[in-house]
Amino acid sequence: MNKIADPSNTKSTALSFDTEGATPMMMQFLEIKEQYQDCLLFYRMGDFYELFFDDAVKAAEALDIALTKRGKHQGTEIPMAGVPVHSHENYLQRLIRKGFRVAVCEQMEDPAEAKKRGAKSVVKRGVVRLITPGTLTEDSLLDARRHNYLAAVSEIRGKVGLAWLDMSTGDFYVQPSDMGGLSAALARLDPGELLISDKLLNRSDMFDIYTDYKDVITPQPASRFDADNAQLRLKKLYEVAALDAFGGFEIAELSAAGALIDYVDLTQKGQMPRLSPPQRLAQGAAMEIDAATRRSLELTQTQSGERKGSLLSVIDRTRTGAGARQLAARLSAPLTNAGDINKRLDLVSYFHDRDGLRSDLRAALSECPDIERALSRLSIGRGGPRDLAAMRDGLACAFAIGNLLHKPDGGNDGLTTQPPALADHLTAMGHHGDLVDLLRRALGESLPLMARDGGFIAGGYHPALDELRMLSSESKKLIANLQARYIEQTAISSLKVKHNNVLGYFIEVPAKQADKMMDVDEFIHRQTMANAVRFTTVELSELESKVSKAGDQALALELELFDTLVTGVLEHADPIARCAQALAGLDVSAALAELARDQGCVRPNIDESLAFDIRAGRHPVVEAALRENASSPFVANDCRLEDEQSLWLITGPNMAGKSTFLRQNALIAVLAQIGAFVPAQSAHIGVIDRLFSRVGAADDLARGRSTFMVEMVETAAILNQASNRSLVILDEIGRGTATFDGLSIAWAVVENLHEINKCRGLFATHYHELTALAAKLAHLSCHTMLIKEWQGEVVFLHEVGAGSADRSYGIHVAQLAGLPKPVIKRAEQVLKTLEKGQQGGAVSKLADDLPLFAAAIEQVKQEEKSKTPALSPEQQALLDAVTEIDPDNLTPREALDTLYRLRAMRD
Ligand SMILES: Nc1ncnc2c1ncn2[C@@H]1O[C@H](COP(=O)(O)OP(=O)(O)OP(=O)(O)O)[C@@H](O)[C@H]1O
Repeated sequence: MNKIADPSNTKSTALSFDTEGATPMMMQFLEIKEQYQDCLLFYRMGDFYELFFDDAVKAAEALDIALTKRGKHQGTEIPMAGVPVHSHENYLQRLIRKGFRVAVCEQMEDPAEAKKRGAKSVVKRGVVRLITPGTLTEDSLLDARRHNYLAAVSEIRGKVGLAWLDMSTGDFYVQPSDMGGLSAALARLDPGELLISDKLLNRSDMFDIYTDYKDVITPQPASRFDADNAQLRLKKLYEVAALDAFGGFEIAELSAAGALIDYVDLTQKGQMPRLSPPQRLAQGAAMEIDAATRRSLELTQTQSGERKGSLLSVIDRTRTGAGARQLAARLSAPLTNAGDINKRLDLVSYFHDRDGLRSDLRAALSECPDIERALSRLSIGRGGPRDLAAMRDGLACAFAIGNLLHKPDGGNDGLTTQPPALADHLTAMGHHGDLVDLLRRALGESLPLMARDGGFIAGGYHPALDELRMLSSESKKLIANLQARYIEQTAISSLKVKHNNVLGYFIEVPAKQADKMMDVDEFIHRQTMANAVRFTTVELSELESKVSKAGDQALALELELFDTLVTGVLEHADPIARCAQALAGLDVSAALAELARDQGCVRPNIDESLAFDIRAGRHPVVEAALRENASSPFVANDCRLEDEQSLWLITGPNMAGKSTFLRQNALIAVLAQIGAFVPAQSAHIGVIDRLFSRVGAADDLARGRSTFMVEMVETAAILNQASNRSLVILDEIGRGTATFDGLSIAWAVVENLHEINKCRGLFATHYHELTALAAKLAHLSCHTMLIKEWQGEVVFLHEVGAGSADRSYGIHVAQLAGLPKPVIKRAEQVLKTLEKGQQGGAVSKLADDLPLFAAAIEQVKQEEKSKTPALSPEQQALLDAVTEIDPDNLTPREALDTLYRLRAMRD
């Protein structure tokens, strides 16, 4: 956990550093550092950001850069590390990834200004920005395909409010919540940084919720969550007299939103980025999926935290960063309103049925830069000419896409009107032709990253700039001409007019020839080097000053023009943001249509019923993996959770595909409710409000919980929260404890799901005894994974059939996995004894029987022996002859004869 001090709170307190004897510069450093103790202080010195003391040690280690020293403080050398300004973003990226926060301290005046105050004056410096994980805007610090949320949680009078924003795109949301739902909401957002008041953080009932986020929590003083202040801040930011226009927010939501704005203000030093007015996500608007379920379903990342191998990685066909971000956000929050889901599905269908249109659209989207992030950078004064170019190209793309989508299309679904979602997107894209024209005229060909590097305004855009540039280039030409004239004049053919940053323009001649010029008044000596001597002339100096004056003026004018262009863009910030959102929405819909075409997915039928009827469903990730490895094809399976069979009890051997089947149905539900086509032959789903999946578990060391405890905590959450609209997926509940305890718990859980929760559910188990429940529970039906036994081998068919399995074939799987043969043998014996019944007795008998494990080893040896190949008749005769010998009753002569006889038999 990190803490960012509020400079305004600490200014008056005494310095915690001992500053006695510090140089003026070190004094300044220590004073600034005092205010940002929890950040690494990037202290600007010319072309470098320097770090001192502990900051230097930490940064040198984290970045693997040299740790040097700079002067002494109170008799001890000061550790120092530095990074060049021009490449500091690379270093920042690595530091932020490693969990550091950075305060960027700039020189606030020209060093020449400082000198005017006295030779020993220190250049004024100030922190211009705090870089924290949740407040990034630079492309180099962000993942283009992921949102980076800064979130805040507040609790007022028992009500919980959650607010989150993405500074790099301007998205801003609030949501009412409660302690139960908070964990699921945070799991959905997966925030890059989470703000919580000190008070709330110390509450013991919050401990469990925050454990997963402890690395990203930034505690804040409770005063930042003051609801009255929050209202004032919001009103000021959006320049409104009342917040009603944004919808009715609860006080806890307002407080969380206010804390966010305050924090952005603090970290950006008053430079507020463009933030859309906060939108409210109503409670229940998104399918609730808790953290454990998200982990087990691997929606956006695998259990090991990687994108590859997740559902998102398999379904993502988007062409733009904004599209990828929107798809990930949709996948994290499937909808629960059938109307909204169908609206999205209509658009996917529309593109699905129009191959030509879809392919043209996707080709156009590929050209579309990330205008959302460019806009955000421009709004916070961190944009450059390339962000203006992104705006020009992105808006031009939007125009081309608008034309494409307005054209009559070749769809075969008989639709004469466009689906409403398409019409919405087209409206939101708006018309930005004038801005595009302006930017086309204004921007030149090659653009620097930073405006201060100049040279980005196109020729012909501004006459005064053209004039200054001409002046500068003409003077440069005149300077070039001077070289020829001076060569002629001095007869030194190797004379050159050169330029460097210290001397500016100068004349350089080899040292041997310099004497010729020393006596000529026109040439003024500047510098003597080992091999060369440098001169200047009045004419050269005059021309140089013209060049530099014109250059300075041109740059100043360019910067002015840049600001005007940025202002012009920001005047349209909201429509541009809407346009960017619409482009992202089109990208997602076309990408899902592409996926459906690729993978043979169908449009699900979504309504308000309690249906769950999947025909020939497939697991998208396992199917993709099987395809990639060119192994056997995926076997599709039906799943019908309705009426007399809303709860399925699934038994079957290990490795038969139970977990795959369970997960695939959960994933199909998620895909359907984000408005995607699903991998099945048909699917009818009545909207699911909450999805629970407990498939496998590991222990949770952070919370001090054993595997079984984790399993029980998660099961408790399901039984306490699942409604008749929920879908519950449970795999092998109770396996982490003694057999009878496990069986009893599993038994009672099935009864609870059936009688109390009344949800749709899939329950996989190896406790075959549970199948007896089917006779008692009206809506429970038994299903099993089919296998074939063939020549003593088990063949997994991966097919789900009616009925129940009589055994688990666990030992068979253990054998496949390579357990030592004696262990397999012994396990078979144990299994036989247990299967004879009276298990309690059998188990205690086993304990007395332990030496028998040695017998199992002997038995395996014997079997190995008996497997030795049969002897040939000759070998057998030889063996028999040897066996017949009775050495004690042989005379030496007979013994020798026997030896000769045996030898002869061998020949
Ligand atoms: N429908 C299917 N079609 C083809 N292959 C499948 C199918 N389902 C599962 N498999 C393959 O079988 C493997 C094992 O599946 P899974 O983990 O679902 O088995 P399980 O019954 O849950 O096993 P256990 O009880 O040991 O946990 C998968 O990794 C996959 O390769």
